[in-house]
Amino acid sequence: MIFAFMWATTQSFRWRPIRRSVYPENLIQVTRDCDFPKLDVFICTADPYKEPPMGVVNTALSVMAYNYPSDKISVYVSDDGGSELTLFAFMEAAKFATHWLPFCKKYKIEDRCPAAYFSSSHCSSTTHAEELKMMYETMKMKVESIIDRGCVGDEHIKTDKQREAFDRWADGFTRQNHPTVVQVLLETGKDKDITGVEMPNLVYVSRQKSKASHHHFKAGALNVLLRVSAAMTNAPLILTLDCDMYSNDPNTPRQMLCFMLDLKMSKYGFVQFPQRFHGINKNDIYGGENKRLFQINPIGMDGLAGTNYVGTGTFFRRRAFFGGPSSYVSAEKPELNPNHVVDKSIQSEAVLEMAQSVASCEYENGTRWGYKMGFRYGSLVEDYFTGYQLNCEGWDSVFYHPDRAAFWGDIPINLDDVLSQNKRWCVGLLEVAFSKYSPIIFGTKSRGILMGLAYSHFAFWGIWSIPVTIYAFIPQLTLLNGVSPFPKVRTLHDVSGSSVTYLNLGSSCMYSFSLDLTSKTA
Ligand SMILES: O=c1ccn([C@@H]2O[C@H](COP(=O)(O)OP(=O)(O)O[C@H]3O[C@H](CO)[C@@H](O)[C@H](O)[C@H]3O)[C@@H](O)[C@H]2O)c(=O)[nH]1
Ligand SMILES: [Mn+2]
Repeated sequence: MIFAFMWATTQSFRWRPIRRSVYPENLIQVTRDCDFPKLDVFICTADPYKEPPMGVVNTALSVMAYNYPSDKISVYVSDDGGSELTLFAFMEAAKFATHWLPFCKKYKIEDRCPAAYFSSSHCSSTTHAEELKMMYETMKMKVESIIDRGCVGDEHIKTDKQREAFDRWADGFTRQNHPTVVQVLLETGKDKDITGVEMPNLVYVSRQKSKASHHHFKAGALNVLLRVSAAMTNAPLILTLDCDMYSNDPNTPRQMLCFMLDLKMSKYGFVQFPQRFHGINKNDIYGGENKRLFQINPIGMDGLAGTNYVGTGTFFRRRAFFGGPSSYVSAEKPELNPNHVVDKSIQSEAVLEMAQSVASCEYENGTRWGYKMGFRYGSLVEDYFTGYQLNCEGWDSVFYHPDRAAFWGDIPINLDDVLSQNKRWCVGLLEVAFSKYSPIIFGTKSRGILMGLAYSHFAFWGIWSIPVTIYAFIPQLTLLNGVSPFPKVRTLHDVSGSSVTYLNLGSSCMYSFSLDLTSKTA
């Protein structure tokens, strides 16, 4: 039964797979660089010890240096770890960025993540590059020494603004219980790089936490960033990135614009780039690359009504978080709506006050955030659930897989982490499978049978464990007990009947399952 169900749902991915190409050099025929839409980038981090701040800083620097007008980019960092160490790392990064951005642009560097560039074979050995490398290493040592110490010492606090920021980490400030911290580290229009060009906005946000209210994990953090960014810049396009990923191609936003600026594609809510990973262990023994999940199945869904959202490397239209293309859901405050134009400085009192208030833990009570608006609550896999809901509301989506990886990320490489990640995914997916939004009924009704089946394939992914466990133990048990694992063949009718079907479906499904495990060589 399970094999038959999984086999049937897989067929939807094979129905109409498509591969897309883009020609960013033709964008000039539609718009000029100075008219590009603004882009808000959301980077999530949750623990300074598991996700080292230097890694988060590298993620941010790689997107701040995008080949895109700097004054159109705003980077918002959500720190659910509520750590002064992460804030300190970003204060240092803001200074380094004023050297790094012009360097990348001058020499047309492709690896705009400093850690990746300095350790690569294309790292230049000119004096300028050596200077930058030295600057980066000094920053890294400084940040790492602070992390070893566990706090920011007085000798590192140079200005009143910094003093005011770090004073918030007073007694009683813990990760689970603290007030909102919103710190503007760079402001477009005020801060310039060393060649006099505008810097992007860079804002550190640690939302209020209290043991008394539910924080809804990453979905909660992203909804806070949706509101804080609406109060500050309200860009029509949003990129969500995990801190364990960095940009590998400065031209990614231009590739995305080829879809988002196409008037025929106004119903497209998001553009998903594949999750690709480096540092996978030899032979990828845990199937961590997840090629079928992140690269093969999405091209099948793209040919139907759109791919699923995988949590990172995704460009959204802000409008997609406010109801379907033809059923607008308005926010409770007009300033948070996607059409609101921000005409004040991001450091003005009114804007900062608004940002503080929308990041408080009580703010969402009685509102539609997480249910009808923004990233959706109710599943541990907020990415799958959010993308699915947007698709059901009528948004289509695009999967674009360029030759040069748009982003590189990390994936668990030891058994413990792999098991806990897979368990979290399975539970989150089954939460959707057995909810009133179950893709088999709700999804099919909203987006047709093929999309319903595709989403069901993911939602019911956890039930694989049943045949996999049986296949793992039955042969040994039958061998030890001296019985055959297969039904006895008595007549020709039996052979052509159920047992062959069972074996065929079983082997076909086990074959596709093993594809995941051998995806590196497949
Ligand atoms: O309370 C939380 C928990 C997590 N995160 C961030 O969420 C991201 C993803 O978490 P991670 O522990 O790396 O989960 P993974 O299993 O590696 O992530 C995959 O699965 C998640 C859940 O489906 C998606 O959100 C991710 O984008 C996707 O890469 C990280 O940047 C975290 O910092 C928060 O901001 N707040
Ligand atoms: Mn991750």
